[in-house]
Amino acid sequence: MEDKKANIIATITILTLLLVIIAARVYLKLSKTFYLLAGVDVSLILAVFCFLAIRNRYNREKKLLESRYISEGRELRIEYSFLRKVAGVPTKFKLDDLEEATDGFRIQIGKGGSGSVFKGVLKDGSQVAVKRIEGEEKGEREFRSEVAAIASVQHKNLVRLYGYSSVNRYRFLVYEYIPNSSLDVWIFPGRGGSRRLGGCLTWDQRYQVAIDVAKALSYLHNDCRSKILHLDVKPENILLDEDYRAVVTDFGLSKLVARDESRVVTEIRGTCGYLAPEWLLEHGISEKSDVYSYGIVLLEMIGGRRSISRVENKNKKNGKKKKKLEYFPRIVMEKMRERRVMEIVDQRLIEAKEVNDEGQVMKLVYVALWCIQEKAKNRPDMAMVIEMLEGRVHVNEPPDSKLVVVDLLAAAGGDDDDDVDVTTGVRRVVEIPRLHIQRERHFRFPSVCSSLVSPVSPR
Ligand SMILES: Nc1ncnc2c1ncn2[C@@H]1O[C@H](COP(=O)(O)OP(=O)(O)OP(=O)(O)O)[C@@H](O)[C@H]1O
Repeated sequence: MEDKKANIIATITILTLLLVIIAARVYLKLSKTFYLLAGVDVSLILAVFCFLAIRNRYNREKKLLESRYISEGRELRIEYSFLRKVAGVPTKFKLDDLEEATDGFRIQIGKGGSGSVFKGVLKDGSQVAVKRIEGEEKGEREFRSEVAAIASVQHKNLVRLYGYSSVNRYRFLVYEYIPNSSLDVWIFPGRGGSRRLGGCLTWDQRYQVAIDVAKALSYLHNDCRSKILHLDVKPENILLDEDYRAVVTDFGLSKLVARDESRVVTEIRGTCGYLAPEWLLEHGISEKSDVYSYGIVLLEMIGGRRSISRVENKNKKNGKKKKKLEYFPRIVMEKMRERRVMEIVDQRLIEAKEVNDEGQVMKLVYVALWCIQEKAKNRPDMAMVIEMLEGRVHVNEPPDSKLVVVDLLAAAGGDDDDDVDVTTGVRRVVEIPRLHIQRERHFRFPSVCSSLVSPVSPR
């Protein structure tokens, strides 16, 4: 606009000058010198005029290019954020966005070892669970491993990480919201607590959850660019969606391992009751350590009880009550030896007459016992577990097994009753100073037909 004005002014000025010169020539009869000076003036004015014209043209083209870049940049940005969403690449959120989404961190939906989890809604309407990681050094480590592990994974049975935020000492992880809480409130009686959530999963739902979790772990172990060891498989870290299908979460303790690395040595991490014996007995851990924890979770789903629990015993002689630890896998083995498999099953399911297929119960128990074999190499991998659960291969009876009880309750804080979470009987540990290992006597199934250590045989 300003350029146009300048052009008009320049044109008017030149015309006026010309008119003035001609008028002067006619009326004042001026000399040749005057014409010479006037000519120079006009040339100068013409030069200015040309300069203005060229500058105008240059500005116009510059503006055109700029606006093209802006619109192309906007398109690129839209495309980029679309691709991020499609590819599941996590977004970096601002703290303000998260405060707004969670209404100032108002609705707490969970609390774990590394922080609290809040419900929220993003601007685009998607429901999210925002985990606020608390604690300095440990929190940072868990934050990094969680983002690194989960950012690259895409599986319907693994929780999706929408984004994260790291501002000063505040660290947040933003997940898709999974509405039916975690598996523990659906298999252990009285776990819903003040949240009044949970109930009793049916047998079929439990069996489906077993398959879902096996698929999630098999994907982590076999189908990602690096092998991902979860290292904290337990009911609290298995969420249930609106159809009670399992979604594995909490990668805070996970470890990325190169494909060609069969074992890794790392500090003890995990949760009491779910730790595989090789954490202490062998050199390093592997994906088979997840298989072990998975086996324990299977037994807990079958029995509707924790693998380690405290029971009160009355002394027959003096009538005094005494608390003692009960190890459910040992009870399961004894029941299997006596061929009383249905006595292992959650009594609520038996009372509701929900379990009719004893063969299926037997299969699930066998798979669980294969998974908790003392020696990691004797356990099946997760891909094989899926084959067994989906009935594509026959499951052999597990062989003789030394049952290694890693007495982590004692290790984590002594035998002091006050020091243990009596509702769960378990405690999360990341670093354990000393460990008590107790080897159970050999357990022998009634009809071990083969010395071959293999969980399956061709159908
Ligand atoms: N995406 C989610 N959707 C709904 N609820 C969730 C979600 N993530 C976590 N929760 C709830 O919060 C609880 C704690 O979450 P999480 O286990 O991830 O925390 P944590 O601090 O890492 O715990 P842990 O002690 O197992 O490490 C879960 O048991 C669950 O009830």
